Amino acid sequence: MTQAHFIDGTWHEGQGHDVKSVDPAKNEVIWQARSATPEQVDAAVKAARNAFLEWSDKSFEDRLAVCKRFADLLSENKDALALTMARETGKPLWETATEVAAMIGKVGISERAFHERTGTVENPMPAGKAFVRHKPHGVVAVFGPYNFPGHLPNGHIVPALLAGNTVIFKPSELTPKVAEHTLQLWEQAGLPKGVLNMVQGEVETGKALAGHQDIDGLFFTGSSRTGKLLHEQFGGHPGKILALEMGGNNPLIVKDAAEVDAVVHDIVQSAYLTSGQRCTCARRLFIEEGEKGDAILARLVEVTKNILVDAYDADPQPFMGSMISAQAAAGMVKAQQQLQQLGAESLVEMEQKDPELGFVTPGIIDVTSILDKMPDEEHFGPLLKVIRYSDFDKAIDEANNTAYGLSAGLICDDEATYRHFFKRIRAGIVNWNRNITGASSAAPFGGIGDSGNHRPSAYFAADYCSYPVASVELEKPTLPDNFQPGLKF
Ligand SMILES: NC(=O)C1=CN([C@@H]2O[C@H](COP(=O)(O)OP(=O)(O)OC[C@H]3O[C@@H](n4cnc5c(N)ncnc54)[C@H](O)[C@@H]3O)[C@@H](O)[C@H]2O)C=CC1
Ligand SMILES: O=C(O)CCC(=O)N[C@@H](CCC(=O)O)C(=O)O
Repeated sequence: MTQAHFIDGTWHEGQGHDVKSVDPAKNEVIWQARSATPEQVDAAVKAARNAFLEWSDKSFEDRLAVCKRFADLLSENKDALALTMARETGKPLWETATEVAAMIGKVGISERAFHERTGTVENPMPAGKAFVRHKPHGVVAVFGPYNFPGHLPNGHIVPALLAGNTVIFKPSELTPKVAEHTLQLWEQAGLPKGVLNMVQGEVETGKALAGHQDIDGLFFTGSSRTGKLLHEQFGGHPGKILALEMGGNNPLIVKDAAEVDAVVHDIVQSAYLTSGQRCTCARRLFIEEGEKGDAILARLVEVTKNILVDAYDADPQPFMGSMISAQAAAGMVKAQQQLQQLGAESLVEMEQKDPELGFVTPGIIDVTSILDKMPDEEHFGPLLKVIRYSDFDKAIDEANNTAYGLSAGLICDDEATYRHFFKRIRAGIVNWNRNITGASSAAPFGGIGDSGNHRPSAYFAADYCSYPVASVELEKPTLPDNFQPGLKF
C-alpha cells in the first residue's frame, strides 16, 4: 500500500479508509492509498510544532536556499511532474508545463514579495530607534484545490515557509499523486524534518486538520461552500489567521470592439481555458443587442464548435483536455439541462459523449430570458452563459448582481468606457481587452464578496504569512530631558 503521508520527515501508510485517484481521460486508477486518520493529522501538527522554533530561527537566506533548491528540482523534473499533473487532472501537457513553470517562478517572486511587503523598516528617533519587523504565525495548514494541484498550494506553501512558518499540507483528494510527487521534491531539496508535512484524504481529514486546536492559521483555495464552512469553524478564534481564496461567477462585457476575432479570442481564453475549471473563468458574457453583437456571437459559436477537445497526451495537442472527473463532466451537463428547463436557449450544446470519461465539449447558452430566475452559481466547467443587453449601465448592474466578486472584464475600444466600467464593477481582478484568466503571480490575487475574505494571495500572500511587530528600542534605560508635570526625579 502506498505510503501517502509525509509526517516529520518520513513517509507513512494511512490508517483511514481507501482513497484512489483516477485518470479522467482514460478511466484508469493511477494512485491508491489509505487516508490519514485524525491521530495521524495530530502527529503531523505536532511535528510541525516541534520544528517551528528551529526553522523560524534560521536566517531568511537559509530558508530561501532550500526553496531555491526545490525550484531547481522542479526544473530538473519538469516533464515528469507535468505528466503526473496531466494524468491526474486531464489538462493537456502544454498546459501542465505552464503550471510547473509557474511553480518554479513562485520562489523568486515570493522572495521579492517577502522583502517588499514584510521587510524590516528602521527609523531613527531622538533616543534609540523604531523598528517594524515581521514574525511568522507558527504552524499553518494549507488546503489545495484540484484544478491547479501544484501551483495554487505552492502559492501558499512557498511564502509560508520563507516567512518561517511550518506547514501541514492537505491536498485535494482528487489530486493526491501530484501532491506526493511535489513533496518528494521538497524532501530532496533538504527541508528539515517536520517543516513541511502532508496528510492526504477526503473531508474527514480536512475537518480534523482545520479543527485542530494547535494550528495558528489556515490558507485555503477551493470552493466558496467549503470556504464558508471554514469561516464558521474559525468564528470565535480571532487569534488564528484564515485566508480564503474561493470561486466566482465572473462577468465579461463586450461593447464596441472592431476586431471580431481578437474579441472572440479573449472570450474563448476567458471561458474555456482548463476546460472552464479556473476560478477566474468568465461564466457570464454580456453582448450588445444589434448587428455588431450578432456578428461577435456568430463568430464565437463558430470558433467554439471548432475547439479541439482530446486527451492530455494527444498529438496534435487539444485546447481543452478532460475535466477532473466523469462525475464533474456529468454535473456540467446537468447544470446545462437545468438552465434549459428554466427557458434558456443553447447556442452550442455541451456534450459528454462517454459517461465513463471526463470529456465535455464547450457549451454556450443564452440566458437573457431567464435572468430573474437564474441561480447565482459557479458552474465550474466550460459552459458560457450569454446575456444580451441594450443599456451598458444596466449590463454593469447585472454583472454586479452576484454574491461573488473574483474577476471581471471589459472588451471595448474606448478607454473612457473602460474607466466608467472600472469605477462601477465589483471584483478583485478587473481587466480591459485581456482575458480574465491567467492572473499574474506578481500581483495580488483575490476577490470580494463570496470569493474571498480580503486576504489576497499571489504577490500579497506574504502579508498573511506573518504579522508585523512594532518596536521602539534603546540600548539602555535613559532618563528624558524633561519630565511630565507632577513627576519628580
Ligand atoms: N480563488 C482562487 O484562488 C481559486 C478558487 N478555486 C475554487 O476551487 C473550487 C474547485 O476546487 P475544489 O477542490 O472542488 O474545492 P473544495 O472546496 O471541494 O476542496 C478544497 C479543499 O478543501 C477540502 N475540504 C472539503 N470540504 C471540507 C470540510 N468540510 N472541511 C475541511 N476541508 C474540506 C478538500 O478536501 C480540498 O482539500 C472552485 O470553486 C474554484 O472556483 C480554485 C482555484 C483558485
Ligand atoms: O497565485 C498566483 O500566483 C496567481 C494566480 C493564478 O495563477 N491564477 C490563475 C488560476 C486561478 C484559478 O484556479 O482559476 C488564473 O488566474 O487563471
